[in-house]
Amino acid sequence: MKFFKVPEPTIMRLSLYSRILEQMEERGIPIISSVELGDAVGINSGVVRKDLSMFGEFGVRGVGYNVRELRDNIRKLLGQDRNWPVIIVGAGHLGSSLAAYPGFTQRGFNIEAIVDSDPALAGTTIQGHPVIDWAGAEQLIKEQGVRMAILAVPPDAVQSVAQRMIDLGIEAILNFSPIILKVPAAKAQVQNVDLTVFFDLMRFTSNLNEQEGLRPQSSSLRGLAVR
Ligand SMILES: NC(=O)c1ccc[n+]([C@@H]2O[C@H](COP(=O)([O-])OP(=O)(O)OC[C@H]3O[C@@H](n4cnc5c(N)ncnc54)[C@H](O)[C@@H]3O)[C@@H](O)[C@H]2O)c1
Repeated sequence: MKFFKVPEPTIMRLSLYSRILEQMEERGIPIISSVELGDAVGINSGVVRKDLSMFGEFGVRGVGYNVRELRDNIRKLLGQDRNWPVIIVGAGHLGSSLAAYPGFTQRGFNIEAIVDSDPALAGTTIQGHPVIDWAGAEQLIKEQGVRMAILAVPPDAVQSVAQRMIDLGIEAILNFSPIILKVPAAKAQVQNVDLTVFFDLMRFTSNLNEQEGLRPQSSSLRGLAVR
């Protein structure tokens, strides 16, 4: 299928386009050009056109893209037109904060529950989300058809937790622990999130600019634009 060949940076930019298009729609803007969309995201209009051309003939040359139509198409491509059940593992500092964030639900990711091995936590709720034990997790994953998990457990537990989740049928893992998980790609996809990497990136750039007497530059999207 064509979608298997879509590069990751393109998919990440589609997510950004969808947000911009939502904002445009809220402001009642019916048409947007690739230049305007590129400017809003901070990338070249050529990249926008190339990204969108991978999925069909959106837009009219010299006119632009119909905001609602493009937003609907991107929503379908990204699966944003339906809700995805998600389970969090680890009801500690990070897991609790993530569970409390309403933005996930707004974007169609429903936090069904938080799994924690601490018996003192199981049976409690965090912002209305139940904290459950592993037996409860097994049942919930099967009953709700959960395919995505967020791991917010200590580094020494994360590899075995990931394996346990995969054994229960989880296909996609968002890993917050500072460990690069070893998971067969055929079993599950893994995305690692480590904020210190971004701090290092900023520190490196500031360091370099200081040495070269340059002013700090900032563009969180530069990486996406050049990859
Ligand atoms: N990616 C980032 O930028 C970032 C930022 C902060 C923390 N972290 C990482 O997130 C993880 C969690 O950090 P925290 O501060 O919330 O830790 P924490 O100690 O507050 O919480 C960890 C929770 O995991 C639970 N747990 C441990 N083993 C478990 C298992 N086998 N099954 C189920 N639950 C289990 C514990 O009972 C605890 O409630 C750590 O790996 C930390 O390094 C990453």
